[in-house]
Amino acid sequence: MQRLGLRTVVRVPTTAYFGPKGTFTEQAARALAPGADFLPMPTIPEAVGAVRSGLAELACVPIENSVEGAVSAAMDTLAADAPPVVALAEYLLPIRFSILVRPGLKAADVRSIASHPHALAQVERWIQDTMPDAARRPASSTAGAAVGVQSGEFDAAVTAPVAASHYSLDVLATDVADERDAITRFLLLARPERLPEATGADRTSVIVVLSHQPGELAAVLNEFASRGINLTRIESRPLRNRFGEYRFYLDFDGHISEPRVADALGALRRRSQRVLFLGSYPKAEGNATEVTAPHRAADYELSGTWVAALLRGEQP
Ligand SMILES: O=C(O)C(=O)C[C@]1(C(=O)O)C=C[C@@H](O)C=C1
Repeated sequence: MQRLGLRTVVRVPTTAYFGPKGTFTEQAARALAPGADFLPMPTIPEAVGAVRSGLAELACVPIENSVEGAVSAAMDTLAADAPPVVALAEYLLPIRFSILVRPGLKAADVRSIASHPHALAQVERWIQDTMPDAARRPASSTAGAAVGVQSGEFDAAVTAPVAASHYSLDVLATDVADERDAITRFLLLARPERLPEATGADRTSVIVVLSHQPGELAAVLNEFASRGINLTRIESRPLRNRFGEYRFYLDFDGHISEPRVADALGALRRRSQRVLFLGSYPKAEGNATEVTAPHRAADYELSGTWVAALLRGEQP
């Protein structure tokens, strides 16, 4: 908060998001950072880059979809050799699409249908049933496809429902989804100077590069298992410049301020010099993480006190 004479000015954070206007990501950004100033960016790396460069305080990007899996542009950007960013929050958005067309066009007239490749893949059955001969065209995002329809590049776009209010196009169909329960997960990113407080229902994300030694991945996974930590996601992506080498993305229950989590992260760091901390933040599902003996903070405190006493020459 900044005081200017008699007026009190509350600075709202600028939140970059994967745009243009009317993407699912904009919807997620508005839910994650209500009241922010929103800044649409044409690509996922540019949205994250806005935070890295200081142009924005926050950035919202999609990270995974229940049908199409990881959003590789986001995964690679998070791991890029660039100023680090961490997640402050996540959001789960149920995905149902609208089909927007140039005014007056009927399904039978559609020769080309465009969208983000993840979106096209989620409505392929519907396209087969409704306009099987339409050419499928990739676009930068769902709203990017709507812009392409407006400019005459494509006949139809697979979009988020909110896109209908941003572009002067006809709505040919709504509530379109081959998988009725599809969900996309989004992250709200910031520079690492702030860490959300533990809520008891948190997730931590890291990226780790492992050496090619037998059992190395199993040993890393065991660092979590032996501390009673539930892994919620593991993905690998190639290192881009070194064929046959991979980085692993791990999401797990817990917050870095909890001893068992800090202990597991320390063990990971002892195994690999290349561990990138991507944040500890509240889980979208909100379900509290159950921690049982001997992994509770109290168990660590007890064992720490015991060792300290032994070091003092006592036998407690
Ligand atoms: O293009 C958009 O509207 C996006 O926000 C991207 C994205 C994705 O990357 O998966 C988000 C949700 C849908 O699954 C389809 C596309």
